[in-house]
Formats: sequence, structure tokens, C-alpha cells
Amino acid sequence: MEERGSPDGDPARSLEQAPEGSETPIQVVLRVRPMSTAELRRGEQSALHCSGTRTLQVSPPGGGPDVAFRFSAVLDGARTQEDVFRACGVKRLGELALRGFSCTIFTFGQTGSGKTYTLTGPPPQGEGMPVPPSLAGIMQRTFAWLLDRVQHLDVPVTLRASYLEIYNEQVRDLLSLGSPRPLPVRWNKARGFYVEQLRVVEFGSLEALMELLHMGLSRRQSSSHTLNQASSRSHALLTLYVSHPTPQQVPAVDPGEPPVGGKLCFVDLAGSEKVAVTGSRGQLMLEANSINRSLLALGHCISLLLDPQRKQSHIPFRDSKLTKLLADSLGGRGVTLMVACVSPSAQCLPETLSTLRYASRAQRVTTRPQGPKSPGVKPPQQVEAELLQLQEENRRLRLQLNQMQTKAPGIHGARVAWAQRNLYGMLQEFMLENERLRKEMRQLRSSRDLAQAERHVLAQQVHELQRHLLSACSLPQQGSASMCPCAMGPAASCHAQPLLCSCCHPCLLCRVSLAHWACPQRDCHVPQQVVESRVPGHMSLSARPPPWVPPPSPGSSKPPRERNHSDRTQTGVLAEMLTGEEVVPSAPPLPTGCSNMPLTLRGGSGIPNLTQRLEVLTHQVSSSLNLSHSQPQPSENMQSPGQGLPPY
Ligand SMILES: Nc1ncnc2c1ncn2[C@@H]1O[C@H](COP(=O)(O)OP(=O)(O)OP(=O)(O)O)[C@@H](O)[C@H]1O
Repeated sequence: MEERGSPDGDPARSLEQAPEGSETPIQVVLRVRPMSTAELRRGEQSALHCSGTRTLQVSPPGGGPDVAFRFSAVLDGARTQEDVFRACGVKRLGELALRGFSCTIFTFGQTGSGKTYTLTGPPPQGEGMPVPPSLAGIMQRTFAWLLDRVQHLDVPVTLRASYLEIYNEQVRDLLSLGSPRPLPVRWNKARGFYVEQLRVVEFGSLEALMELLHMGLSRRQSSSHTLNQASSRSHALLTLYVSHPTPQQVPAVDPGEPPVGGKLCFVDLAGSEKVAVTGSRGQLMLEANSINRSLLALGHCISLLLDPQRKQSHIPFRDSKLTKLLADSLGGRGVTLMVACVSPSAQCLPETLSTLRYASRAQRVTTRPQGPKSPGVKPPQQVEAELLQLQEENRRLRLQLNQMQTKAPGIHGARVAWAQRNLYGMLQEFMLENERLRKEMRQLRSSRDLAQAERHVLAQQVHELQRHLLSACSLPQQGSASMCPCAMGPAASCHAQPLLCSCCHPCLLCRVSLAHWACPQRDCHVPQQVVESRVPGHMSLSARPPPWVPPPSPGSSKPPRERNHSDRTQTGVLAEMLTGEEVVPSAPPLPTGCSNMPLTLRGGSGIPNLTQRLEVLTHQVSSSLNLSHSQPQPSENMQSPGQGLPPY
């Protein structure tokens, strides 16, 4: 006979004997339920035989060698609920939880194999018909034992409970105040996987805890199918948190977080099922698929946990909510008991063999149980030693700090000096320059306004004088030769001719060439007004030669002042404002007095030119008026052109 498994008695005993943190195998108890009424009615035969208290023999229906499976405990259908409770060593697990360990009891098996019955007893037969105490499951018995045990403890114990189900891969709070809603499963280093916002309820009596249990059971998803009239369609996890609220205990990190301490978790897994056998359709089939998937993920994790090398690397606990929440129980620091449930019927043998293999693998998985991290009361010698160690560390750190401070001033002072020299100095320079630029800007604006006003007045005066001059020149001269409109002399007979010599510049006022007296063809000159009216494409005003620039005063021995940068900047800005032309601000000083080079209007020279022209025009007007009144001979009154108008 082939024998599998390596159980070793009481599931919690190995932990009692082994030191904390050592490799501890998952304990597996096998329970074979009695043949159900339906199975007996169908005349099905039993294929399982218990051999002793720890071995199960499987006899294939078609003959062949028996296969034996060995577990921590094997319980046949004749065993009572109390027998199961004792055989599982749940009291020892409860003691470990009180000491701060994290303990898990989970049932596993085919649908209808008796998992829920084992944990919570048979379902109530109706309203107001409580389950007889003799049929109470592991959970009720553990609750009763725990509450009794706590009352006899010397230290106060706080008990809390949470209850959730994983239904179609969603975590739902079975103790929620409102209707259950999906809750997220999170992970952090300190807690591992946990359900966020899960309600944790404190209880102080067995009745209160039973109420919580019934509340959860009534909310849990269940349906009827071929193999089970009240089949659980979800995995259910009820957790009891045990803590000792002593002054030494580290307070909980979050208000909603269970206090640091031990816990005892009861997991009622939904049963694996073959939908072809159970006849599940629609929603039932969806539920069955979800259940089977999560059980497959659990089996996969268990298989990988058997490989020591894989165990060190990666176990896919994240593949399902179930494996996430069982991660610590299977591969972490918990103490775990698995109760595998099977049907004795030969018709269920394939599923039963699957469960047995599953359970055999599971009992080879080991965990490293760890107790609470919160420190207990330390002996005085240890406290004294730690105190001395801390004092020494404190002295050493102070010394290091002093050394750093003695070195620091040089570095610190140099940095401050650098900052003062550079940053603060730069800041001051910028502020001064800004102030200077603001002042210069104010001056420029005021100069610009003055220049614009002056220019406007002068332009008006020029216009007025021009009008006077033209009207004076057009007066009829009886008995004498008619005067040239430029008032330089009598009008030449050529005024009637249309051509104007190209070397001559026109008079600004009468448009007659101002150099006609020097021109060999001056007899052919005509007033510019006549030319403008006769010649298309004549020169526009803007295209005419620029105004005159006054020469330096001959009597002045003072050399022209060298313009500095500010002057040039000011001049440039003014010129741009006045002419609209771009002027290079860094232009060299103007070549004043140079009459034979073409002049262009440059900045501030516009205003003196205009003033000069005004003076000349005023003189011309008065001369013209005098001439027209006294009718002098042209030869007598001919003035030197150089004395009349300034050259261009
Ligand atoms: N040891 C037992 N003694 C008497 N009746 C039992 C025993 N185990 C299970 N039963 C009965 O068998 C039926 C199925 O049991 P149970 O609901 O616990 O199975 P299950 O494994 O939880 O199924 P599912 O996975 O579908 O929820 C129930 O009617 C239950 O009362």
C-alpha cells in the first residue's frame, strides 16, 4: 500500500517544541463526512477507509492497489464535532494567538464535502431554531473556549472581530453597517496584505461574538445546486484579534488598524466543483469559475512553496484575493491548520483524490512563525545595559557635533563673505544703475517733450513766413524788372523756361535754385513752383536736401565739446523720436561746419537747423517787403548769396 504525507500528531505541538522562527509545516487534518441521504439513496459505495487515527486508505472502485494518505489526523464520518475540535488542536492555536501569534484554520475540499459544517455546524433549520450545541462547529467551540480562557487570564485582553467574504473576486465586508461593498486589498511592509476599511468590531461576550457570526453567515452568498442545497458561493474569513492593552504595548498605527497582537483566522473556502456534475448554469457557473480559479491559484502557490528555491524568490500570491489574504498563513510567519474535507462516496472519488493530493502537498509547506514584535517587560539588567549603550552613543554624537562646529566657522565665514562680496555687491550695483537709468529716462522724456513743442512752434512760424514770402514775391512790379521770388535779385528772363540746371538746389521757399547766380545757365532758370507744376516726378519734400547745420562760431575759440556716451544716447533717442529714423546711439560727434559733405538730419541738430532757417526766412521776408516798397535797382540790391541764405 502506498502511503503519502508525514503528519506528526497534534498540529500545534510541533510549534510548542520548536523554537520560534524555525521552519514549521502546515498541519493538515482530514475529515471524511458520513454518506449523505442522497448518496445512500443513489446506492453509492464508500471508497475511503480510515486506518488508525492518521491514515486514510483509498480503494479505487474498479479494483487496483489501495492508496493511503497520512495526515496529522484522520477523522471518519462517525466522529463528532467535538472530536474534530479536539483533534485539530484548536485550543493550542488559541493559546498561540493569545501569545501574539497569527494562526489560521482553513477548510478545503469539494463542494458538499462538509467544510461549512465542520467550521460552523449545519445551517439553521428555520427561524428561531438554533443549531444544537452538539452540532456547533469549530468556530463556535473556539469562541466559547476563548471567552472562557480570557476571563481567567491575569492581564486584560481586548477581543475584536472582522468578517469578510471573497465573492467573484471581490472582497465584501460581512459586518459592514450598510450593505456590503467591495473593499480594496492593500499591501505594506509592516502588515503584508490587508483589506482596507474593513470593519473591526470589538466584542466582550460570547453572545456578542455569536451575533457577529450569525450576521456574517446570513449575509454570505450561498445557492443550491445538485450536490449541496446550501452551497457557499464565496470564501469567508472570520478573524479574531487578540491584544493586551498594557502600557508597554505599542499603540496601533491607524485608528482603524487592529491593535498589535495575535489573531486567529477561520477560513471557510468555497468548494471546488465540476460544473458538469453540479449542473451550474448562468450566475452559478460564473461563481463556480471564480471559485475554481482562486482555488487553482491557491494550489499553485502551495506547489511553489514546496520548492525551497522558488520560495526564496517569487510566489504569485497576487494572482487572486484569496492567495493575497492567505499569503502570510501559507508562506509567512503564521501558524496554519488545514482541515481537508471529503465525501466518502466512490462517485466523488476523482474530486476526493484531488483534495487529498492538494492536502498532501500543503502539509509539506512550512512557515516561520513569529510572535509579536511589541516588546514585553524587559529585565532590569537588560534595561540598564541599553541605557548605558544609549548614553555612550549620545556622548559620541555630541563629540562629533562639537568637532563639526569647530570646523564649521571658517567655512561658514568664507561663504558669507563670498556672498556679501558677490551677491550683495551685485545687488547694490544693480540698484544704483537702475536708479541712474530711471533718472536718465526722466530727462530724456522731458527733453523730448520740449523738443516736440519747440518743433511744432517753429514749424508753424516757418509755414507762416513762407506764406508771407510767397505773397510778397508775387506782387506786380511796375516800371521795373520783376524780382526773383527768392529775393536774391531780379527775376531772370529764363523764368519762363521750363528747365532747371541740375547742379542747383532749389530754394526752400520759392523752389528757385539758390545757386542760380553762380550757374552759367542761370538765365534759363525758372521758379521751382513752375517746375513742380510742369515736370512730373519732381522731388518730394522729404527727398529734398536736409536742413542747414550752423557752422561753428568763428569768434569762438572753444573747441566743440566731445560728446560722451550719455550725450550720444540722449541724442539718439531724441533723433528717433523726432525723425522716426533709427539712429546709431554710439555715433561719433557730428562733423559740424563741414559744408561740402552731404548732411543728414542727426538727432538734436534738427532744432538748431529749424531755428536758423527761421532767422534766415525772417530776414528774407523783411528784405522782400522792403524791396517791394522801395523798388530798388536790381544791381544795387543784389546781395551776396553767401550772406543771404546759408549753404546746404
Ligand atoms: N460530518 C457531517 N455530519 C453530518 N452532516 C454533514 C457532515 N458534513 C456535512 N454534512 C452535511 O452535508 C451537507 C453539505 O455540507 P457543507 O455545506 O458543509 O458542505 P461544503 O463543503 O461547505 O459545501 P460548499 O462548498 O458547497 O459550501 C450539509 O447538509 C451538511 O449538513
